Amino acid sequence: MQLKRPLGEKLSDGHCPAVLLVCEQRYFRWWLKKTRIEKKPAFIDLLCAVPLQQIYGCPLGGIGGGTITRGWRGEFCRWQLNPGIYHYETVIADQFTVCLRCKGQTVYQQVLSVERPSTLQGWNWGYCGHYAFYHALYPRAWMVYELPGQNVVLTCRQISPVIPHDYKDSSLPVGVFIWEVENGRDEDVDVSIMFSLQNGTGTKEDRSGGHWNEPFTFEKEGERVAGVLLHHCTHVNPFTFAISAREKAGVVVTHLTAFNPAGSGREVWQDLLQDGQLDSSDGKSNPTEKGEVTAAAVCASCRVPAQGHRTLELALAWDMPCIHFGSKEKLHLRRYTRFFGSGGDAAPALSHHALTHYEEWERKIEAWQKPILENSQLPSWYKSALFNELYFLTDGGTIWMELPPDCCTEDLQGPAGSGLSNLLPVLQEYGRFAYLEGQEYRMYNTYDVHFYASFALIMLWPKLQISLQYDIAVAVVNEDVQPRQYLMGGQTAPVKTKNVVPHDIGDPADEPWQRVNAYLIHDTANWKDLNLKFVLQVYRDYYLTHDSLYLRDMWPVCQAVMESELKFDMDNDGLIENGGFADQTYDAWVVNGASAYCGGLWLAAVCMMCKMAEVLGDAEIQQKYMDILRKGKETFERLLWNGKYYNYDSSGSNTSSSIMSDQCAGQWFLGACDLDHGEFEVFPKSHVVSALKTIFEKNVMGFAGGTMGAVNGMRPSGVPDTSSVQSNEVWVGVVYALAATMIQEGLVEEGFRTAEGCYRTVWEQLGMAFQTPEAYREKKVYRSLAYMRPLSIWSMQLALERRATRAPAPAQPSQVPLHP
Ligand SMILES: C[C@H](CCC(=O)O)[C@H]1CC[C@H]2[C@@H]3CC[C@@H]4C[C@H](O[C@@H]5O[C@H](CO)[C@@H](O)[C@H](O)[C@H]5O)CC[C@]4(C)[C@H]3CC[C@]12C
Repeated sequence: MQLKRPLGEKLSDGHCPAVLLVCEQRYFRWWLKKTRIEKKPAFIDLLCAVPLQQIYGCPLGGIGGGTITRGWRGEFCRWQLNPGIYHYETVIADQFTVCLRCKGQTVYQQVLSVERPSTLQGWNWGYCGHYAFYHALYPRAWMVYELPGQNVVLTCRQISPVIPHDYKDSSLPVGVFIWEVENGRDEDVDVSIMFSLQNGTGTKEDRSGGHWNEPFTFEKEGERVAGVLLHHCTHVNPFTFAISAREKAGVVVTHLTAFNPAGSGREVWQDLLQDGQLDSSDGKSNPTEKGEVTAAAVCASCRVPAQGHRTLELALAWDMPCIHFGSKEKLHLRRYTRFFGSGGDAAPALSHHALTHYEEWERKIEAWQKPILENSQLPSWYKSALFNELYFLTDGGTIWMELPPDCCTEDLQGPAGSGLSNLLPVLQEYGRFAYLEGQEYRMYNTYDVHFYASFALIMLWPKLQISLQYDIAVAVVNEDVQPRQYLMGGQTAPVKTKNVVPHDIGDPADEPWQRVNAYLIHDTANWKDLNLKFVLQVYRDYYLTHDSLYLRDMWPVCQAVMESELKFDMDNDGLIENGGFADQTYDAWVVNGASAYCGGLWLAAVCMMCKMAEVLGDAEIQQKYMDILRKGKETFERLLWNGKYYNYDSSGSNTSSSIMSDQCAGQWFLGACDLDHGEFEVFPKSHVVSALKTIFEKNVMGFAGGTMGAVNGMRPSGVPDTSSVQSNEVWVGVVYALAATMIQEGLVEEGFRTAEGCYRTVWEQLGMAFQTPEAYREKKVYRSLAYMRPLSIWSMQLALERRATRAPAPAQPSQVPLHP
């Protein structure tokens, strides 16, 4: 699971060349107005794409409190403290430095960084990378430093509190660094680890003036931590960093309240060099002047006996309790404030909690990961992919907020109201959760994509998935009649139509939840997949959680969106038709008439409507959907089945017979809910297996020698479908979902082979660790770094667990009354 760093060929961001060709006047005009006249950031900025840097490692922080990503070389380099807003900058002062002393003399002092920066030149930089090793298994990482010529080995364990089914510590904005020191010498060594940090995140605000630092200690239940608080006093979203270490017998913690990270840093270096400790003066630093930056350091020291071993425990916490999104209309409180308060003074308590609870976190993480890591039948790449792809749940611009204390149901539901009886209790207890479609596609909870990623949430933090679904349900029943022009077709239509699922819950640079549908490429009221994906998730969630209150609340919403969807069955043959534009998640790939993707999702959703109606004892609705299902199944087979697989669509166009890798998406969800056999069989087993085998032969093995996953669309002749900019892309999250479907259908080897191509391409060949993109092409092109969809890998795990246990369905169709 060690990350390798072959930097490979230069890649280009997939959308740029194509986009500048076509778009793209409409997009360009919109972009100019948005960024130059309104002076606001574009929700997708095709003209200023984030440059690819193959540097990232495991991020720090729990869920929804902001994240700080460290690179695999140890640098602090990707920042998301303002919710959903990314800033990519390596802050050079943010370092760990080691000092070794023998018999009262410093024998070695080294910044543990391979950099040779132009600032802090009084420090000893340029650690030789050959002596360091990086491993990541999210939410943990390990860095091993064999100090050259010293016979001392340092291992830093970096741990963030990301713990399945934990809704308290998982929300904390902290990370710990546990330094194990092994002394291979025949004499005692005094070892110090200094942690230095700039007051800020490397933006121009670091120089805006008024920032200041102060030392602190915090003691509770006989445990004491000490360090420095760095108060970052910006007008919007001010915060406090705390760097700290745990004091215990034999460990001395010292600090330096302030130093200039833009200078030579000589005074810091000498201070440490002298005695392996920092000066530890009392008192606050002066607030910075405009243009000035400041930094601080904490140092933990201990004596390590000859051939002995000791541990030094350090932490980073950040406290930004109250946040404004870009519009600054409303003040929101982060989830962790319910445990640590919202006064902006929680950093010492957070540090203390982290340093006194990390062992418990490690135990819990270990207990969760161990059965998978120790399963010798699973390949190593899969173990790495499964856990490391989870980074996006925290580092997807994620926010986890409290509801305002005085919030009532009406505030949440908007003018439409919806009778969601459990809405308020769920949101009050578990808060509000959102994550971005991608770090470059700045929309919260993009729903057509979340459909894929949602497996991670429902399996690991089911209450967050339930909470997210309530938010979507509220958005369904509300509308926003404001007209606007859509970029793809140029037509004008309302922002949000009633009784349809929104594309997304809004842009964090605006006011999410308040204003949904930041996406203005298409009017998604006419998309065919969104409503169906809601129904499929509702039943899947119920099946996995047995939460019948949730099912009951969602039932009217499912009926409403299915009623909207029924309008797309224009010829009343039981099957919806696509509209001749890219009216689904493949938003640049036109579909016309009946289609394997949307038609398959439709039949699966109709099947789940029958099942939910049965569970809820709603005979009338059950009958209605059973009739539709009977007709629709026949139509689907007649219009799309070609003897080997389901055609892309029924339009009879040149590419109608393309083989779509995602043609079994409906079956994927049915299988995950055990609704794929007996009376519930929607797609004939033999057809599903034949389609999957064809995809494996053509889209996987017939593409890039079987080494890059499955291309979205393949012509039966064996060449990729180039009819759209997305048909010849590979979508990593779709590939993991396809692999899960294969596993569900017993094509286990094929499933692993398929998924392995994506993992190896992204994490090994392209060097895109911790920034898995939405898409890549066979050669040199990728699109949308750090994307939501690949979290679908958790559906592979669900499929595997099912196979292993062959458990009967957890939720039997016991009757759940419609009204309590
Ligand atoms: C505006 C252009 C058309 C103008 C015209 O017709 O006159 C568009 C033509 C191609 C578009 C780009 C296609 C790729 C990206 C798609 C992305 O949408 C999000 O991505 C997911 C698919 O990867 C989708 O599932 C999700 O729901 C979407 O939020 C938006 C950016 C694109 C680069 C897109 C931009 C507009 C076009 C250039």
